[in-house]
Amino acid sequence: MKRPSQDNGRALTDADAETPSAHAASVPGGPRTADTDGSQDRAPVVVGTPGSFARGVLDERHTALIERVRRATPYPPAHQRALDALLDEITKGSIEPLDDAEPGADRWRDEPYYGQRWADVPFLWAESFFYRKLLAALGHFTPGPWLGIDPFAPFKNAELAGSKVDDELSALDRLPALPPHEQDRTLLLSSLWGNRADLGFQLSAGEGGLGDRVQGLVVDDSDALWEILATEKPRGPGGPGKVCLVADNAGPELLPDLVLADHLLATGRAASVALHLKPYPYYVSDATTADTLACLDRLTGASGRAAAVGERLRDAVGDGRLILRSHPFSCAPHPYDRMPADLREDFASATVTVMKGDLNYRRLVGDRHWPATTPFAEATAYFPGPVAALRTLKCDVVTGLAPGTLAELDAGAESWRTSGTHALIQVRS
Ligand SMILES: O=P(O)(O)OC[C@@]1(O)O[C@H](CO)[C@@H](O)[C@@H]1O
Repeated sequence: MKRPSQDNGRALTDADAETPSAHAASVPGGPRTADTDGSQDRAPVVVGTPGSFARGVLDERHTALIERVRRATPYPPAHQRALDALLDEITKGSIEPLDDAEPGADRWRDEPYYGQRWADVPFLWAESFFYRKLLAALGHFTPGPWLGIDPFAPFKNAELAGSKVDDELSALDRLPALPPHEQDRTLLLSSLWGNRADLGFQLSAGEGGLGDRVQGLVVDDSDALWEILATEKPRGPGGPGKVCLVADNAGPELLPDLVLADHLLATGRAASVALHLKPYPYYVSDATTADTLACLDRLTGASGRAAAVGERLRDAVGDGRLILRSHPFSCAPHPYDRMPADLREDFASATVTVMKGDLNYRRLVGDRHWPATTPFAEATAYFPGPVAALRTLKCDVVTGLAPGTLAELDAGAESWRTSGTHALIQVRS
């Protein structure tokens, strides 16, 4: 079922999704904390260098995505022409601003990259603006019949409806048979590997049962994460606090994220979970409120324990323990070190902020070519409050590897950074 992009029940307009605060604190060319110490030399910002992963995304994935979107939904001629124009722009042209008539175009007016080649500007910015232009081409923010229609809904709906999801959800029935610490580990790893677009609930007792999912971990700070969340640890006056969970993809990744959120609430690790979603469709699979509601429907429509979890999550939304957020900065073309004050405050007041997925990792560490052994704490020193990253590696950017681990990875398959075969759980307390 397609739900228009919505936030609290009303269709989002671009004005909602790109309030000045979303960009005011992220004015390009503005003060970059990370650059003032000369880190540009030590950790250059990722751009579309020939032969790089980023260049492959810009030249191949984006062009292929336009054709996938075109085939998935019967768009009218005007939208088809707009897609043709976007395809020309990203393959032959330079970066053009949004049309003046596009809702919210004024908030992109002062960006500094127009007239440049897509491959020459920060990769994070180029990708982000590509998705914004794709939505513009399809009238996502334009009042009319296509307002709020998610161009990626066909892909997301198909993933969620699949019988593989039924099999994975039924595996939840075996969770109570595991000892508590194994339940913790299984659900954390399921959320982690869900970023590789499989739910990972296939449970089995004991460490060895998780097979390559454990072997693929290049950093595992999970003990530190559970320590931050420990219920027996003396807490502040109010006991357990708020956990911010910054979601990534819908469907097969969001389901285990929601099950983990339920687990944190049910085991007293969190009094509330603030689930950060995207205010509009982004990066194909990124989760919106509509996708979250579809996942809750999928859970409650399943059998056994999955249905019970779904009902508990619905209740948690209703009584304010599961808080859905869709901050405009979640779709901003900048790293988190430019987040606006209200978002900074939300993270600062959390027991821990859990960042899911590759894109959030890139934004967290500034989308830079850090030396891979750079401490995660150094690359995230600006971040307010404790932060954890649960991410499968899908691009060149990585920090916090032990020298021995890096040597071993570099001695193996060249694609370890981008193939999704490896993952990390990193914590900065
Ligand atoms: O955040 P996710 O979903 O884990 O991964 C998103 C991502 O890997 O896909 C893009 C390439 O298609 C990358 O630029 C981006 O980081």
